[in-house]
Amino acid sequence: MMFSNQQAKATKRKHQGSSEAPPAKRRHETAFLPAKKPSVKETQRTFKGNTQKTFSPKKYSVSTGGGKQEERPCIKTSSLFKNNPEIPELHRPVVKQEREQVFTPESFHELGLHPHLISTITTVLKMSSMTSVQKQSIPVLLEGRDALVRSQTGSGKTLAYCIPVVQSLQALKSKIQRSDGPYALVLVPTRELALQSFDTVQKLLKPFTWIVPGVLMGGEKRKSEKARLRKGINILISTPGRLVDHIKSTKNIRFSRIQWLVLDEADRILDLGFEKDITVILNALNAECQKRQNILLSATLTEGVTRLADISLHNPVSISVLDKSHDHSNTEGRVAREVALPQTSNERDSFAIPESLDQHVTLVPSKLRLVCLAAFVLQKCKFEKDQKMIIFFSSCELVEFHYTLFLHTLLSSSGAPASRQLPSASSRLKFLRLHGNMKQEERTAVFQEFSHSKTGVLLCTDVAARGLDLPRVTWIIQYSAPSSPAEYIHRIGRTARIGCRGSSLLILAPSEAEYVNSLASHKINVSEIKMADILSVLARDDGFKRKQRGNQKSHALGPQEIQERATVLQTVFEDYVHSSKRTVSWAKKALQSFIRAYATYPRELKHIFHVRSLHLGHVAKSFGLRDAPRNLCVTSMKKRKTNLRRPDLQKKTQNKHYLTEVLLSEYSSGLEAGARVRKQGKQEGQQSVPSEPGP
Ligand SMILES: Nc1ncnc2c1ncn2[C@@H]1O[C@H](COP(=O)(O)OP(=O)(O)OP(=O)(O)O)[C@@H](O)[C@H]1O
Repeated sequence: MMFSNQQAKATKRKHQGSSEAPPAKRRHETAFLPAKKPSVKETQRTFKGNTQKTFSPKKYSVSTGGGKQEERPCIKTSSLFKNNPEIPELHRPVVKQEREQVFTPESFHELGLHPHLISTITTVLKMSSMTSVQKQSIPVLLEGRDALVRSQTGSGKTLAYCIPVVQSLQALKSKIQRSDGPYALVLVPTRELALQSFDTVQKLLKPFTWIVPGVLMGGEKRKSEKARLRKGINILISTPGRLVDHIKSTKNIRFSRIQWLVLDEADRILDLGFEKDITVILNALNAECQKRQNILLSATLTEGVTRLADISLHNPVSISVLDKSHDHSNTEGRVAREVALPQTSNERDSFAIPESLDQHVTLVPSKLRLVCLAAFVLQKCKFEKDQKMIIFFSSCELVEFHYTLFLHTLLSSSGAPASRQLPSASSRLKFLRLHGNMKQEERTAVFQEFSHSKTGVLLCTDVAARGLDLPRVTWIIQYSAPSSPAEYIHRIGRTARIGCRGSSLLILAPSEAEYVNSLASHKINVSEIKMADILSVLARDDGFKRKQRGNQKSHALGPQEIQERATVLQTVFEDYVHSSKRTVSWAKKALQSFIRAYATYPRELKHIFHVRSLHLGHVAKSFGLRDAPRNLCVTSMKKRKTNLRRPDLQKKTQNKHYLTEVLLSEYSSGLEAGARVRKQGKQEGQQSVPSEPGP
């Protein structure tokens, strides 16, 4: 849909009869989708207030790091603090969150494992007692049963399946030969997770050198993966797409000896539309081997997994740490019934969250989102010690935009590639980014760097939401709200792992406040941090101070001064964005990407996240744009020929098509990624972001 002048005029006409008619100046800032008559609430929200005032162009100075005064060009900066929608009182329902105990007092010695395996667990992995999920799952799996395993994020599910797999394979009477090919197949949704699981398996196999692990994850040349397959991999870890590619093209892959099939993050594997790939893989396995053990695991086993369980598990045990009534002595009949029957939606959709995780929400008007995010990053990572933060965005383009913007404005000259920085820019800050449009080598390097780093800010898409075990992460920021409670759980689950403390912050617009109730209905409790408290960090940094003229007395550090400092920060962003035509157009494309992603929230959340509720002019400010762009194309994807891999999804809406494309590009096997990215680049042209970290 284009925001044509005609539509803008029509919208204007609609409002001329209203006492809150938008001023002529803001004609192009009207709400999206003007076809629908705005409700009173929307009208107020979108058009509240009078003319969006601007500071009259004037020169002002900011102090530089060295105490020098630097004159900034005269630029009109719209008022950040005027004409914003009111921030509603959050009457959040307090719900009793589900809790799981992380550790048990029992040690691994009680499992009857091979002594070398126990000594590897205790000396190499340095673990002594079992976690709850390990205590419940390992004995069941060692008995030879299939299992559906659910326990909270960071509770040790990886070892819960790796230990039984290694124990059983090392004990096989006829010793495993490398050339035998795979005995165990582990499927995970992302390449980083594949690498991480491979690492764990490799460590456990230290004493059993004759068992060879291997990973297939795309990004590597298919030829060299083929060569490794030919030599033999006994425990094979792969993303589904990549494995399907090898099944179709490689003669060297045999499944006749497969004894274990593990689907980690099982619900995600389905979400991503990998169902067809899973069917291909299951058919290939079934054609060559009849008897094997199957395990599905996730912190959030949602409805879809019941379907997957039906086709992949045989008479499984359902293990949920949450479920206090779990009984190992389940009769086969009862267990089968537990898994096959859908649970009540309440049970199914209530997830345990680590007790050591403090969850917060803040309501921020669109205009102030960017400064608020930056202030929070500065507060934690500049003024506090040893903070490690992950910020989630809804698209690769948004990650690139914010990464580049922060790199050029918030870093000190030692680390920053450009000179237009904040006067108080900090060399203590380190920004990294991770998303599906990056080359695999870079993705792996970033993953490793952030993993080993004590501090830093990782900007990423949901490619990092699942399963990744990044040590010592202290804060999770959700700058784009997740599209499901399960995604919320997985994102925040990157912190507070295995009993450590962690915090999360969800940033919502005032119009999105109801999302807090939606979370509460899944027994997710968040407490509010006021936006003013986040912005108040600016008081600690005189780099944001406006120069006082003449005899003007300096303000006490009250709300007025904070607002001025926030405006200085916003102006730094706007200066950078408006430094060239290219940067302006780059910011517009990022805005467009935001709107597109916003349009893809599922139906059940549309009443909260609807493009109609967005104020284009205000949202534009959060991209450093001084004015709302005209003729913004938000649904061009409707006209695009979609190139979906899933015929079943083609019947669904165009927005879902776009979402699926985004997701597939995030999680693809890697073989087609280059082609897809190139193709998208061609089709979208304007959507591509500068490959250099700055225009
Ligand atoms: N028994 C244990 N004692 C101490 N640390 C453990 C134990 N088991 C696992 N860990 C550690 O806990 C961390 C989290 O484990 P893991 O990644 O398997 O969690 P998870 O349940 O799979 O999480 P997610 O749901 O996010 O995928 C890892 O660093 C792992 O090494």
